Amino acid sequence: MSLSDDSRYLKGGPVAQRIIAAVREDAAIAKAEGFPPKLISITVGDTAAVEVYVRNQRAKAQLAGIDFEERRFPATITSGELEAAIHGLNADPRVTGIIIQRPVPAHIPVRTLQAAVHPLKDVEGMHPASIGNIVYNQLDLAPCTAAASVELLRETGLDLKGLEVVIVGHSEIVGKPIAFLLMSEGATVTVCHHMTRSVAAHARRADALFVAVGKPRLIKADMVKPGAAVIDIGINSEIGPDGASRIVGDVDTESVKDVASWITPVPGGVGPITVAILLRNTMVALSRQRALYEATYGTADRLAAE
Ligand SMILES: NC(=O)C1=CN([C@@H]2O[C@H](COP(=O)(O)OP(=O)(O)OC[C@H]3O[C@@H](n4cnc5c(N)ncnc54)[C@H](OP(=O)(O)O)[C@@H]3O)[C@@H](O)[C@H]2O)C=CC1
Ligand SMILES: Nc1nc(=O)c2c([nH]1)NC[C@@H]1CN(c3ccc(C(=O)N[C@@H](CCC(=O)O)C(=O)O)cc3)C=[N+]21
Repeated sequence: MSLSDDSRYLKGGPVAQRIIAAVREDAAIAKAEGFPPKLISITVGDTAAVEVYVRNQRAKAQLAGIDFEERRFPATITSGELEAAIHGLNADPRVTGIIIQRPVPAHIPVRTLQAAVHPLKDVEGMHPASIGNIVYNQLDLAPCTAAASVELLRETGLDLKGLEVVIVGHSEIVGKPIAFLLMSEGATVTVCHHMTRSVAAHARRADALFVAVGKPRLIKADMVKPGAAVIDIGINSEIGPDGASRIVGDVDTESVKDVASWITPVPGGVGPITVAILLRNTMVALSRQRALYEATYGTADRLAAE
């Protein structure tokens, strides 16, 4: 059976298209009202998964009518220089949102960079002040991949209340926020990482298994409960049998698809929704900035000033 007509595959494309269509409408209105949305991506050094992400950000931002600009910095840059660049973007009223692509080189503390982004421009919800919101169940601007992964799980129609969920990987940008989002939906959540004694033993109990590690084929068929939903978040670049470079996830999809009831393909699963949610978050950030602007200056004053 081909991928396109196999209902076991949870495809991200249609969900992403719906989100982008709504963003496009919002962006057109905001632009007409004098608030054009603009997203800035900051990349430090070279990482294959980042290249893929930024390429798709640019393409989908264009489709949605959001200005997109990439700022690339060499891996040798200092943390201070990057913070200065971020402060410049914070102060620029034309910039709506700033995303710092991860990973950054080891000598740069990523948390310092994330804390340097003004919370109103923090389109990934990764500022220490923003990430706390998901602990309080305030979910309108959640980290994009975590939100995308949960969105795909919803597509299964499974009842999230009481669902046994296992997450493999506990990074602050993916694994941990997924755990918080699903706890707030009533799921029972187990989080595994490199010190977990038996990832397989936990994974086999899961009704829904989320994997975000960055290791191709880490999850094999014997680690998956029959009938489970498997959400593969990994984006790994490898050379395929034909010698060409290709993207694969963290799950051995070929074998796992015969055990699981649902599985996300890579590419074509979580990735496209992540991009769409980043654009949606940019519009959320814009509306917060507008609300502040209008509370400060008043709508009439702004129109009169034009
Ligand atoms: N599809 C999408 O939209 C996105 C995809 N990604 C992809 O997801 C993957 C993970 O990304 P990210 O979370 O940023 O990566 P990190 O490297 O920050 O985190 C990886 C996590 O995996 C854990 N881990 C490492 N080895 C094992 C193991 N053998 N068993 C169990 N857990 C392990 C680590 O635990 P510990 O810290 O304890 O070592 C860590 O928590 C990458 O492939 C990335 O490209 C990322 C973001 C978005
Ligand atoms: N601060 C930060 N936030 C991130 O969310 C983040 C990051 N840094 N660093 C890199 C990883 C990786 N990542 C991807 C998201 C979407 C696709 C994507 O669009 N994938 C498509 C297209 C694949 C293709 O074009 O070949 C797909 O899976 O179908 C890929 C990779 C986000 N990440």
